[in-house]
Order: sequence, then C-alpha cells, then structure tokens
Amino acid sequence: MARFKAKQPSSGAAEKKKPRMSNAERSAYFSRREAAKVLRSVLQGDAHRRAVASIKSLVYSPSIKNKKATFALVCQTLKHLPIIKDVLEGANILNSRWKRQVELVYIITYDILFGQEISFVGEAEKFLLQRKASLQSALARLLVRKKMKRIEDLLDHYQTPDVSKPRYVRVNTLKLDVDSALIELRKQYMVEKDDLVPDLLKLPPKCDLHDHPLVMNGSVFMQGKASSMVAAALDPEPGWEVLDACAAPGNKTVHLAALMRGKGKVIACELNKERIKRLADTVRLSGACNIEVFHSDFLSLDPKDPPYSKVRAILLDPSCSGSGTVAERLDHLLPSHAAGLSANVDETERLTKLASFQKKALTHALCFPQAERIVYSTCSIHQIENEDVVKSILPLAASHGFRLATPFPQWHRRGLPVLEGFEHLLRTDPVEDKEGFFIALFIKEEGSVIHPSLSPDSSHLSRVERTKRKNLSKKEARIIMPTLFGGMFKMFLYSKPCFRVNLK
Ligand SMILES: C[S@@+](CC[C@H](N)C(=O)[O-])C[C@H]1O[C@@H](n2cnc3c(N)ncnc32)[C@H](O)[C@@H]1O
Repeated sequence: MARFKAKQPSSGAAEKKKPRMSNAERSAYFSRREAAKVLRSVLQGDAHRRAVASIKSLVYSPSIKNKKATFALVCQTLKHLPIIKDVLEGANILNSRWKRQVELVYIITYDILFGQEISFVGEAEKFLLQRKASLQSALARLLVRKKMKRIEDLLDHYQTPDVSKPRYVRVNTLKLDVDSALIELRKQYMVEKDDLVPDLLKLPPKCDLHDHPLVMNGSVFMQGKASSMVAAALDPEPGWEVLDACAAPGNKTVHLAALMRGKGKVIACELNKERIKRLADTVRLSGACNIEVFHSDFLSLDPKDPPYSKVRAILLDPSCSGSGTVAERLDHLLPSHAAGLSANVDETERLTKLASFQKKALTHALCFPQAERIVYSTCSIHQIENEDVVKSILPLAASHGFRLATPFPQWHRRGLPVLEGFEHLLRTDPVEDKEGFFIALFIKEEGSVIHPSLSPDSSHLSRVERTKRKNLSKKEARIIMPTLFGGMFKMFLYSKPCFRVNLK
C-alpha cells in the first residue's frame, strides 16, 4: 500500500517537492483500492464456493465511497481476469509482496492494459507501470498462442451471457404515491407501471438509479420484479402482526410495512450481526414506523412466547443458493462460472445443507399458533430448495390446517410437476423472466383444528440444538449493542421510538 507523507517544511532549494495528488489521481488511487477490496471478497468467496454478498451489494455498501468507478473497475477486471492472469504469469514479474496484494495487481494491470491510462499514483501502480513493456509483450505472446488477432476475440473466448433486463423500482408508498413517482421519474426515463405487482415501475435496462434523489431518500427502492412479488403474495392486512423470519437486507421487510400502510407490526428477525446493520439502514431509509428489528436465530424463537403468539403472517425468505440471480449478481464473471464448476460435488453438498435448513425453517414457521398466511420464497432455480422443500412439509402443513394457495393466479409459470398442488407454486425463469425465483403460499383454512400432538413448539429440533440456539442468540444479542449501534445510530434509535432493535 502506498503511503503519502504529510508535506514537510522545505529544507533548501535543492529539495524536490513531492507533487500533491490531484483530484483525479486521488479518485483513481482510492477507487483501485476499493475495487481490490471488493474483488478479494468475491474471489475468495468464489474460490471456496461460499455464498458471499453479490458484487453489487458489496460495491453499494456504505463503506465504498466511489461507487460508480469501483463497480466499473471490478466488473471490467473480472471480465478480463482470465487474460490478466495469463499475462501476469507470462510476464513473471510478481514477487511475494505483490502476490499478497494480487487483487490490486489485477485491477492496476487491467487499467494499464485495457483501461484509461490515467493517474498511476501509488507504489503498486509504479511497480506495474515500470513493467508495462513486459506486460504488453506477454499479452502479445498470448494472442499468438491463442491464434487471435484482437483482444475482443480473446474476450469472446470467455463469453458472457446477456444480462440486459428492465430496471424495476418499487415505490415506497409510505413516502410517495405511485403517480408522483411516475411523474418524477418520467422527467428522465421511459417509465411504465408493472402489469402484475402494484407499486412497481418498469424502466429500460441499464438505467443507473443509484444516485437518484428518489432512491437516496427512500421514496423508491431498486427491487426486481420477482423479489417484489414475495411480500405482495403474502398480502398482509394493515394492523396485523407479521414476522419476516430471515429479513436482511430488508427489501421485503419494508415492502411488508408499506403494504400494511404502516399499521400493525412487522418483526424483522435476522441472525447475521453484520447484516443487521444493513437491515436497520433499510428500515430507517423507508421511514416505516412499525418495524421491530430483532437480532436472533429464527429457529430459536418460541412460537408460544407472547411477542410471537399473535403473528398472523410469516414471510420466510431463507438463505439459499442464489442460483436464480447469478446474472443479476454478476456471478457469470466469476472464475468458477467460467470454469463450469457450478454443479460440482461441493455444490451438491451445499444445496443439501441449504435445503435441510430451509425445511427446518419452514417447519418452524408452521408452528406459530395464530399464523394464517405463510410465504416461502427463494431466489434459487433448484428443485431441491423449492418444490422438494414444500413437498417434504406438506403433511405437517396439512396437520396444522394449512393448504397451498395460488399467489398471482394470472402468472403463467408455476412449479415443477413433482408434487400434488404444484400448479399453486410460482416460479420465475432466469432466462425468460431474467431472474429465477420461487414462491409458495400457505394459508390456513378458517376454523381448522391443530392436532394436539403437533402443538406449536420447537419439537422438530433436538433439545441440544434448541439450547445451543438459545445460548447463541443471547450471546450475540450482548455483542450487538456495543459493536454495531454506536454514535449517531444509537441516538437515532433512542430519539425516535418508531422502530426498535430488540435484543433477546
Ligand atoms: C435471502 S436473505 C433474505 C433477503 C431479504 N428477505 C430481502 O428481501 O432483503 C436470507 C437472510 O436470512 C438470514 N438468516 C439465515 N439463517 C437465519 C436464521 N436461522 N435466522 C434468521 N435469519 C437467518 C441470512 O443472514 C440472510 O440475511
């Protein structure tokens, strides 16, 4: 990492003054480092086949200042990564020091070979710029070896799918009505109302709205169509108590609050303490006053506890493989995708683990005594996470008085025909609809009787597991206050009683 010393007082005419960084230099310097940080995260996650946040959500997290430049750099570097790796290997210029910062080296090499060659301030930049000739001749040798004339031909070699899809924004009706949003957005874009989901607006692909004032002030949320169908499928009534079981980053939580017109209560439960902050930010941005953020393991919530015994609707959108949103997540740019590793043995194991958690979570959701509507959703295309999960809990659901209902009956794409009632299930297709989601809606018939042997409890969990979860949740609750909610945020929580963070 380059260091920039504070300006020293001049000690003589002979001393050369260190040039100050211009704004462009400063911006390029920091964008490259921010991009390297994001790149490290996605590449490490990809290498270990671990689910990490998508490139977009990493770039658009509050810690990244120069979002547009960082995003472009990460995407372009990933797109050129196979070439960059070959070039660096061919040039053989990296010592152990630079190998430890290899993501920064990738970014700078991209800029030197393919990007706009501007402002190479910084030690890593200087190191690579001095070896520009070696990099260029390694690239020339690579072209010869691959029998190609142009870089574009090399890039075609590593083809990327078409990811152009309309941009959707959901109007946050707690802050703005749909017609006003339409008028405002039409000043800049072609906008139309979505024909299926109320409050959803459709814009042309690639509209960059991240800096739009309506997005910045929480009047509209950038949310895909399928994702916006989930809370709408649950359709909670104003005044109900609703549980969002796996809530962060909170897009569906705040959608629920808007559908309930801010009346009643949404309990937003989230296990991951890093993601709690993101959830709380989303809630604050939405202006919703009826959301309680709760840091806990959903599986450890006791449905008989008074805070949950009145819950009428549950939205269960658990961790999943995300396989339906790989294009949106830009996962096609990752090395494992290019190498066709998505269906390897590790992946099968991962899907089995995810499905096991999903079944437990759905089983648990069925135990809430007053729940009459439950939505189970994923952004996965895999049967094992979707129809198989639903099929496995159907008998238990029936014993609790639940049956499958049909969300958005006018939607043509339904579940895979592998269980009775598949036509009630809803799927969106990653190619046709540009994202692959799955939604199942359970509703409890009026007057249905709960079998006494299946009274609401956590009996599907072993005792050890229940105790472990309870202890974990208590421990984490102790951590969250000092670490996450300092300063301004704490003041906000205490000064505005409209949404609370609850610690079990
Ligand atoms: C697919 S994301 C939810 C996305 C969210 N519904 C939205 O639309 O913004 C799943 C979330 O569930 C959380 N999670 C996983 N296991 C959990 C558990 N046992 N209890 C509560 N939250 C959990 C994950 O940390 C993750 O934030």
